[in-house]
Amino acid sequence: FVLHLATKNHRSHPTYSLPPGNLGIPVIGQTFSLLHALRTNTDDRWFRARIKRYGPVSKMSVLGSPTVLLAGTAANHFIFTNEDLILTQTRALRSLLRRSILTLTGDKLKQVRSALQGYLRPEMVRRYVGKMDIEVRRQLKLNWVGRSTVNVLPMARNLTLGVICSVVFGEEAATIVDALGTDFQLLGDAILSFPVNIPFTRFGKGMRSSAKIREAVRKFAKKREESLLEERCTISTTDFVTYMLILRSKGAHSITLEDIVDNVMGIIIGAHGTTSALITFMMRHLANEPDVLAKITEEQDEIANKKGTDGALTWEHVSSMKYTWRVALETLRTVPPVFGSFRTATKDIEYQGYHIPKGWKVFAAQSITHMDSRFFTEPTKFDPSRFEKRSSIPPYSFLPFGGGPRMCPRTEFSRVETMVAMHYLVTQFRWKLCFKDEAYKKDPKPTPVFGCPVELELREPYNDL
Ligand code: HEM
Repeated sequence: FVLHLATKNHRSHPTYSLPPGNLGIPVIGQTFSLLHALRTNTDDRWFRARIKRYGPVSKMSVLGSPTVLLAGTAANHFIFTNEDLILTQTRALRSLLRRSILTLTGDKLKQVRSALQGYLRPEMVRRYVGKMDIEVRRQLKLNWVGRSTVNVLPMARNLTLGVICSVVFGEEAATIVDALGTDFQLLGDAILSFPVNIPFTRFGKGMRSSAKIREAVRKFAKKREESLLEERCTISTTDFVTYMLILRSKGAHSITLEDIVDNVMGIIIGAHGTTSALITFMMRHLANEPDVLAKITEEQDEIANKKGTDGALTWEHVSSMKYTWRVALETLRTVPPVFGSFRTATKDIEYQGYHIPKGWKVFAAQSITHMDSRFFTEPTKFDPSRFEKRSSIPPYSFLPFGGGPRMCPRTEFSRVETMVAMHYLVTQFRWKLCFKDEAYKKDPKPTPVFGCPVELELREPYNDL
């Protein structure tokens, strides 16, 4: 019956054939096999084996949906620019984040994206450098200084949650982060789970945390709305919630208070899991690559000397961190925080002579090209110099932030945040991995199995943070 449903559209289009491959056992299909590959970090091998067997276009069934796997630069271009393929999140994410930027489509999506683009536009991000500097130093003093071992991933998550919340909630951020830090983590963990709401399952815990976070954000948003009505907030109030409420009062969008709450959650989830994975894996690479660490230290020490111990980092300092950003890009190439994404065909589509029926999912395995020797010579080698000449990287072969109209709207924010964090980590500390070859899984973000513990030392001479 499931196969009948899955192929019925195809029958009315006899000119094209469905892609090769198989849909496996009804409903289950290749779900467990793919999840297992992700959780053992063997997904690259898993995808390559399929591509070798069926070619770059093949059909499978994942999370209950018939799905076409597309791989390669042409496929990336096709997926990210095709208006008939709409971004689709897992059922779990749709239940956890409801009507947020990650799940909206059409006019509502346009309104939220344009508000977010305005709120985090480059000149605003420049203004946030000082805020980020304060939050990064606060976090390092609180969780790093004075410890001989640190688990990098959870600490990087605290740090990036602190940074995004300081921007989204303004001065009330610290209270919210302290109260809800664990809940944001449980919510993030539930994104790739089976959406059956049973207590103590990943999804069940994620739903409970989602409700708790939503309640706290709703309270915050209502307070801001009341202040605005009483004219106690001005246009200069910089938290995201107030910004959205002010835009609405000016008629710039028609997003309800409840939608603002869901979007705040969506932005925080979009922001903190990705950037914390980048910071964690940069630290891991630096521990294994002494030459890269020496070069990055030279760059950052020079900036520290210019800045002096009391001053905060400025936009000009961040802009001069050229080598550090190349190390970040090479980290994003080798360990992309987002390995792929789902789209849904809103009508029958043809690609390279194959038929993709309306309603089917398309899986964009966009990061497969990152490890393809046709685009990156010696792809397993960690070599930041590849990014010295960005023009030498073929189009659609390097897509850590996605592409097209749904591309990550805040790459600049994550660049500045990562540069500020790396400045203080590199100038203040030295670290050694407790497990040199610690395995990691994709859950769905890359996650070292022990959280990347390191032995930490303060550098000499130590500058107070
Ligand atoms: C290293 C850091 C980051 C990486 C690698 C990353 C990567 C991505 C990718 C791959 C997408 C999806 C594109 C698609 O499937 O078409 C995305 C979407 C998104 N990202 Fe990021 N991101 C990062 C940081 C951030 C930050 C700091 C923010 C917010 C301040 C953010 C907010 C979002 C939002 C809201 C979306 C959804 C956009 C939409 O659906 O229209 N991301 N990101």
